[in-house]
Amino acid sequence: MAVYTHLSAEDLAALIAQYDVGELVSAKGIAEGVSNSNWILETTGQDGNGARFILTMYERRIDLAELPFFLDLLDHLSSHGLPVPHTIHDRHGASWRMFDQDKAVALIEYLPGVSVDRPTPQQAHAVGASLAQMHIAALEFGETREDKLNVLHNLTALQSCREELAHIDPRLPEMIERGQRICRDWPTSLPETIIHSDLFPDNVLMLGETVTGLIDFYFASNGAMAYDLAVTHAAWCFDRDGSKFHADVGDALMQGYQSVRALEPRENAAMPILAQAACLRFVASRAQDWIDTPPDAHVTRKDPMDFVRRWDVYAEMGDRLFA
Ligand SMILES: Nc1ncnc2c1ncn2[C@@H]1O[C@H](COP(=O)(O)OP(=O)(O)OP(=O)(O)O)[C@@H](O)[C@H]1O
Ligand SMILES: N[C@@H](CCO)C(=O)O
Repeated sequence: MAVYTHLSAEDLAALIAQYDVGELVSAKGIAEGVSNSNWILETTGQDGNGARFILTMYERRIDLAELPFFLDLLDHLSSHGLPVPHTIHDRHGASWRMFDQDKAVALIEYLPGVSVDRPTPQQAHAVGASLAQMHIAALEFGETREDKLNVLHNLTALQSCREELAHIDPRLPEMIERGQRICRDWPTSLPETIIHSDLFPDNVLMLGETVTGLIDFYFASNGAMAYDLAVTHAAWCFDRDGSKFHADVGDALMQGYQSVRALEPRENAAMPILAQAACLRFVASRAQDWIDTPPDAHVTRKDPMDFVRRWDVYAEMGDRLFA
């Protein structure tokens, strides 16, 4: 579920009246996503021909002081031709506003498309190309944000739940030692930009083989471009539970990326370790969420073992996968 706050028809109409988008026609809560509340809104539109928007209410995990960074990034990437939703500014020119004094909301362009469950090589190629285009466009973004989920943070997060890990799965505690090796071998001075850091299939909208939307930039930060590619590789090129690697999808993703931006030799060489660091990132956050979320909560817990299986593949075959 992903509507945590009830908004009445009157609340929504009053909110929409702050924007120059016509009058509210309908509002539907969106079930996908776990961090924020999202609604699809339909209005009469500025010209009376109807328009559609996403209304996001920021519920947790987002520090309000960082909201301008995320929303400015959407506008920057959109203005550079990327399929990224731009923000709709209110009548005072603001890209976000407070609702009921304690929740921030933003109105965002609605983009068409659906998230794919089992990507084809052609779709992975398109996503790789879009990621590289995003990296290049983000080089000119004037704002910065530190990567709070860096490799050391992720290792420390995993270590902090050391006692509970074996209760989730007997293999999980071994990942601490693996994580220590990743930290030790972490490559420094790779080319950086603003990276998405979470470009999973559910954060990409597609129509056929065309990318129509890159969404959910709320983990974006400064970081190594090749690390973002490694996260995307881990997210796109396996079955959901990590049990099967799809080499054709992986090759297509890498080719798609490099059709726009060639990796430097030092980035190529770093891919196996970066892919393992991506696995550490999601093993750690999923293990923490698993422990923090009661089994009877109305949220499906994501299994950290899905990324232990991926990690096994990268640890054993990394050099060959990215050759
Ligand atoms: N600009 C958009 N255009 C069309 N649909 C969108 C847009 N933004 C979000 N959505 C829809 O809303 C859903 C939830 O959005 P999003 O992933 O940003 O939510 P979230 O709660 O922040 O997610 P997460 O749990 O991944 O952090 C998406 O899966 C997509 O279906
Ligand atoms: N995409 C992440 C959730 C956001 O950190 C996961 O699947 O674990």
